[in-house]
Amino acid sequence: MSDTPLELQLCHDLRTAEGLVTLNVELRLERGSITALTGPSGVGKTTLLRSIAGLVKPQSGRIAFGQEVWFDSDKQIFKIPQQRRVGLVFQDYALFPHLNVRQNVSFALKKGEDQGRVDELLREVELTKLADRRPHQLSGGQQQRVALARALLPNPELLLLDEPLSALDRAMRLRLQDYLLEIHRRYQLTILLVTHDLGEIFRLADQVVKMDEGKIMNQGTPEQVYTSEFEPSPGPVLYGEVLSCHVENGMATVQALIDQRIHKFRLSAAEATSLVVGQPFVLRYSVDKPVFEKVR
Ligand SMILES: Nc1ncnc2c1ncn2[C@@H]1O[C@H](COP(=O)(O)OP(=O)(O)OP(=O)(O)O)[C@@H](O)[C@H]1O
Repeated sequence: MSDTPLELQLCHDLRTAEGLVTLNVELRLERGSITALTGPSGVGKTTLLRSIAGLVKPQSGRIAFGQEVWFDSDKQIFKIPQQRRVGLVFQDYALFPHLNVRQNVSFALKKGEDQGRVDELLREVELTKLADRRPHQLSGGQQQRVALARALLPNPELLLLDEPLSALDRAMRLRLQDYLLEIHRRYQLTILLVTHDLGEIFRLADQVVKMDEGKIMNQGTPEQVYTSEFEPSPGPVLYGEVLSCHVENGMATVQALIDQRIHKFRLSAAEATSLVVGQPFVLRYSVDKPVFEKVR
């Protein structure tokens, strides 16, 4: 397998409620990386994913993954979705309601193909015991794991995830993020993930791509894109989420998400004991010293 990345450049007119907006994007995803794609509603994120998967044919451009050219408007190349090594998971899971878990996962299996891969994937997402259930008998998180297993069945090298965790509660989102990281590691996948959740971006992504009106506005590591150079100023109570907390020699370095920005704090380890990664907190200022409190 080569290490060359996914490279794309495409143009496509979007017919939005506000009129014509041209999706005009140039993007490179390093092999094995996780990229978060974010931006306001209607700016073309889903259309970009669907173009990569082969569900939309852009008006012009080129998409290549390694040595394989999936789309080239000049050379009139357009590979259908089944010829691209892509798995796609939608926000609403898109499971077949009349099929059970096993049947949903094995849907794309060709006749005579080995069921062993289905068993492996069911084990991987811990659904073996629920294999006979229908989607309506599953929780949102379980349904999402079925959708993930189904997307992984054809052994994709690229996984496209369109807000896969947004409908889940916080605890389930954190668990599913761990699954994604494990699956990413085990199958050495390249992942492009649409998400609006900064905690998720920080936990999962190597790279963030911010889009607006069909264009890429900003791109870089989560730290480059979101880290504020300024401490939040003493003032009203602030709500935040702990992204990471490292304790060394009695001091804690905390990275926290406050007001859509990442901030770093140095606290004594004792002051940081109430802070848990993934959990929200309240930040107050007592005189001019920040005090963190757990949200109950
Ligand atoms: N194949 C298509 N051709 C032209 N326009 C499209 C196509 N698919 C979607 N659109 C329009 O393009 C706009 C952008 O849609 P898209 O779903 O890509 O945005 P998005 O950034 O994913 O939004 P959201 O976050 O709300 O899902 C919408 O107004 C939609 O109606």
